[in-house]
Amino acid sequence: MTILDGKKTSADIKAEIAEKVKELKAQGKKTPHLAAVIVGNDGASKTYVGAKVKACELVGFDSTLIELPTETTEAELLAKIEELNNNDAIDGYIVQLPLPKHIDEHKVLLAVDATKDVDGFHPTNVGRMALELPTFLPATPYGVMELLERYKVPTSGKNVVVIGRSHIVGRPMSILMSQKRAAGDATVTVAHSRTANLKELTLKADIIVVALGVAEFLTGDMVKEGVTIIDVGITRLDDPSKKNGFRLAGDVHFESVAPKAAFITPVPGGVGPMTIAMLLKNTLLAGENRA
Ligand SMILES: Nc1nc(=O)c2c([nH]1)NC[C@@H]1CN(c3ccc(C(=O)N[C@@H](CCC(=O)O)C(=O)O)cc3)C=[N+]21
Repeated sequence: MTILDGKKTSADIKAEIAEKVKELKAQGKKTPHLAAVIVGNDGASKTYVGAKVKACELVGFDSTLIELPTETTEAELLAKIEELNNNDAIDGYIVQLPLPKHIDEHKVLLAVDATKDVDGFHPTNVGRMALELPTFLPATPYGVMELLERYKVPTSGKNVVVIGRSHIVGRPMSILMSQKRAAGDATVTVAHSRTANLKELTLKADIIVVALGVAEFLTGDMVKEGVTIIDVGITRLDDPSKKNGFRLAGDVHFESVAPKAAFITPVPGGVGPMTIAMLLKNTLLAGENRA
């Protein structure tokens, strides 16, 4: 059993990016600049955005964190987005999701300039991804592809089951893995809450990507020997024995699944850190495209 070490792989990628930034600086060129907008004060969201800003500092990017109160109106957020679109210093930016319920997420994502959309969530970029045109790939699926590629996990002709059909993980994951590309060429099934007999599917799967947000959902009895497991879930479970009061759980019941797996991502230290590394990669690309 091989652990797909996202923490180490993301550190490798960040070192590669830091090297590129050094070259840019030596040539007197502009440093990539990422901005992140967060509305409200959800604890987990704040942790993730904080980690993104810290990663920028590590690789030598400029970064701007824009924190807006929960009561921010949709119009106010759209005005801030317009400002970022027009700000020449900003190469790319993200609007952290989820947004408060009174704000229309689709409207916000549509307002983001597609050339600065380093999350890859704008419909234009989703379309470009589906058509295999150059674009910003959404960071989490991109990170999974990169992890599979760097560990040389065989995907060509393999049966993949993606559990979850979200716009930011499950759906793009299924598109990318079915494409003719590195870590692609797979035969992909998308499973979801209406799927009949999920276990029948997962027992036949060579690779399972679990992205539904239910802690420890996938158990050992649902997988075959030699399976590859990608755990995208990350849930905070109350744990009074921990100093912060919670522990992180993935969508995979690691103890029962890992002994049967050929490759498996841990939580934490798997897909999460890869997401951040790929966001940086997209920001580097955004800077190159603008220069
Ligand atoms: N516009 C937008 N873009 C996103 O990319 C986005 C988002 N909204 N909303 C929330 C999700 C979630 N997400 C994570 C990023 C890093 C970790 C990460 O680094 N996790 C660490 C643990 C971090 C911890 O201690 O909680 C790990 O898995 O090892 C997790 C989750 C990005 N997201």
